[in-house]
Amino acid sequence: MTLPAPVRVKVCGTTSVKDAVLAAEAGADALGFIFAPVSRRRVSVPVAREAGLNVGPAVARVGVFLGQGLDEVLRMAEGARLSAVQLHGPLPDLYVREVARYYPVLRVLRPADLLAGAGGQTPPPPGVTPMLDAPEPGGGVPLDWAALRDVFPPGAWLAGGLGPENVAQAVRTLRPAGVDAVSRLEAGPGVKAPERVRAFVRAAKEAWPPELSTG
Ligand SMILES: O=C(O)c1ccccc1N[C@@H]1O[C@H](COP(=O)(O)O)[C@@H](O)[C@H]1O
Repeated sequence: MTLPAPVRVKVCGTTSVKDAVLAAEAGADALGFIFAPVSRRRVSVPVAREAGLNVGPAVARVGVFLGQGLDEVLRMAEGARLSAVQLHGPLPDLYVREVARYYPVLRVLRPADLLAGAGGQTPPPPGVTPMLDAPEPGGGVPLDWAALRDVFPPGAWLAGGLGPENVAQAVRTLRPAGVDAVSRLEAGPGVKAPERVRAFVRAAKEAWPPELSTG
């Protein structure tokens, strides 16, 4: 029997070397660095670069952007030595394709986009992976996974209110290629709660593959 690729786990909102190392040692596949000006977890380019350089070669470093110009995104991505870019908000297709010429892109969609038939039906452009998130990013509010089962795109990632308590159920319901969380892993804005980070990574990985997981 060929097993599907294991679910990838991204721990977002990293604002320090200490929290980057914590997530990497917990087994995270990717760290998220939020550069969106609106965020309470915003990190600077030099801190993100230093944090990313401290977690070894196998952990992806994803920059999170919202409402920022193309030049700014590419400049910050290069400065922080990112390995991928996560794009939130309404954006022209051309913008997304242009970023994808330089970095793998996680393109964030909202449930309404999928339920209205936008974004999920046609295959994404090369280098672009859909990620489903709540309408208010970083709000810690879970989605109605059961309602999305028929429209969740194969290979897509899932975010929105995930934490140690509910990630296994989300994985079993939607079978995402990756999961991502921030609010429910924090002791305060931008500061990780170590036990919750470890428990989140463990619960996500133990829930895979969904066919064999009973928890
Ligand atoms: O967290 C933020 O402050 C944020 C701001 C702007 C864009 C994205 C943001 N976070 C992203 O939100 C999701 C999930 O968050 P949560 O687990 O529901 O709190 C995740 O992709 C973050 O990268």
